[in-house]
Amino acid sequence: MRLDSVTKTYGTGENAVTALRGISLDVPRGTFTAVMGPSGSGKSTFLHCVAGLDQPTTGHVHLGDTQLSGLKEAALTAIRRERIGYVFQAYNLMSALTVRQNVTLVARLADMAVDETWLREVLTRVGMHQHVDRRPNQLSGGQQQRVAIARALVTRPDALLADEPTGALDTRTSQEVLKLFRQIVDEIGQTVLMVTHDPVAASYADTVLFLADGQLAGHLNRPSPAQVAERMTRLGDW
Ligand SMILES: Nc1ncnc2c1ncn2[C@@H]1O[C@H](COP(=O)(O)OP(=O)(O)OP(=O)(O)O)[C@@H](O)[C@H]1O
Repeated sequence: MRLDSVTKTYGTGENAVTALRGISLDVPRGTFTAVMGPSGSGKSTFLHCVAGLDQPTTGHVHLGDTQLSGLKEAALTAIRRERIGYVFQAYNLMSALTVRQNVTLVARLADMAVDETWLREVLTRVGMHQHVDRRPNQLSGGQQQRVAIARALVTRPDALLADEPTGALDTRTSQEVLKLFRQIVDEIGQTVLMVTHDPVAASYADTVLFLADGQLAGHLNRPSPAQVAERMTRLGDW
């Protein structure tokens, strides 16, 4: 995944708000990257541009060999379904569907045949293979997030994007989910990009990127939570 001089301005004239100011970045395949920054620093805008949910005002986002900027909405929708997995803070599972149906729906929407062996492997990897017939309201928050991770993985996406994936979980469950992200990076080479406010969560990543006022304000490689917290303090008001 690559960003070349990405800027994003919302609105025009007096009402214009510039959320990203020239972000250039390479996210190597098979790595785990955390994105941190104070409130309003541009994290969500960054994630939306990478996900093809929003287009940069100038600059380009590349997913593998595909340049997202300039693509028509239908092509972007196909990329979002087939090549990007998204994990949300609130899990966003369909309450009327079982675990199995939640996971396979995404593949069906992407017009992909559901390979039973891969489906079983994905559900086993996230530890939910024994709960395939349950519905979300029969699962804990941590279990629901595991299903959401399986759903994001089932299409074998180029990138798994996670927006505050541990924001709704207690400390112990958060750590289990973060270990799971670490495992899918280390064991199946999945590229993961995660926005978080939590220094402990960020410490599971290979690289922690810091955004401030829409610009990259440095990075840390395999930092401890204390090193992340110290950098956060230097960057200002969180
Ligand atoms: N749709 C929009 N229209 C106008 N301004 C927007 C829009 N979305 C975001 N912004 C502005 O862009 C800037 C960056 O917002 P963004 O949501 O990307 O930051 P963030 O780091 O994700 O913040 P938070 O941690 O509070 O979620 C902010 O000034 C915000 O007010």
